[in-house]
Amino acid sequence: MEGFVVDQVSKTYMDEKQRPYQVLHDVSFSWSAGENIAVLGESGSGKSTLARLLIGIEKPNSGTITWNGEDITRWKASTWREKRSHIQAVFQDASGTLNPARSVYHNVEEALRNLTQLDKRQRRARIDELMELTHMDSHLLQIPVRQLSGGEQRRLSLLRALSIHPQFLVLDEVTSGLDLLSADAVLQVLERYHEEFGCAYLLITHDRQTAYRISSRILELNQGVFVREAVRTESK
Ligand SMILES: Nc1ncnc2c1ncn2[C@@H]1O[C@H](COP(=O)(O)OP(=O)(O)OP(=O)(O)O)[C@@H](O)[C@H]1O
Repeated sequence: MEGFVVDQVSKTYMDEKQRPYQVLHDVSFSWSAGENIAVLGESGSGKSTLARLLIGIEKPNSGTITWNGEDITRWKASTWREKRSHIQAVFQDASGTLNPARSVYHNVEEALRNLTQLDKRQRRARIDELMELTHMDSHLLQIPVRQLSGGEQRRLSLLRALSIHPQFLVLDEVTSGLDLLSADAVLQVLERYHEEFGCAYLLITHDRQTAYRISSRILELNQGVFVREAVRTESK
């Protein structure tokens, strides 16, 4: 199958007293190319942990995760670097993925230089288009990332991930904390990129409305266990 298959995955952390604390319990699901799915759940239900497992930042204690049939838990850092043009993620806290001292333009262009074949002019055009689509003012391009607001940084890291045209994009609470207009602009860009480039999203959210707007399948996580799967049947 083209895409992810998560099979019986469990994840345990140690708490501050070094006692094991199981966050995910035998989680199984698939996520195919071109498919948008959402993971809904209360705070602390294990959503971000799941996101980190999917992009290889962490490894499960048991179970398997495959992508196009390959066991991703065995990929080395160099393999992950190669796959970054296909698999991207945007986290709620964007600060870890952006270089705060460099300009907005530099941050996005660097990703395009490393992960695409675009020439300088094409990179500029792609960045300009995404700035407009995500309602980011073009004067922001020249300022250092550390001067952006939290919401702007979040939109910037989304813009950077989308600019690569990844096949799979994990989105961890990308609209939370944004005002309604900005959140709507972000969702519109996601819809457009899905239609135009077939990007598949795994949207992590606690907001049911956002989940239903973007995704055809909704998986509900409760204390680390998938409790329900809903399929959206109505047309958009
Ligand atoms: N590295 C870690 N070490 C120890 N405990 C952790 C670690 N990461 C997460 N946890 C704990 O695992 C649980 C699940 O966290 P996770 O961030 O996956 O939940 P979430 O559903 O994404 O929550 P939120 O919606 O609040 O972001 C929480 O109780 C959290 O404190």
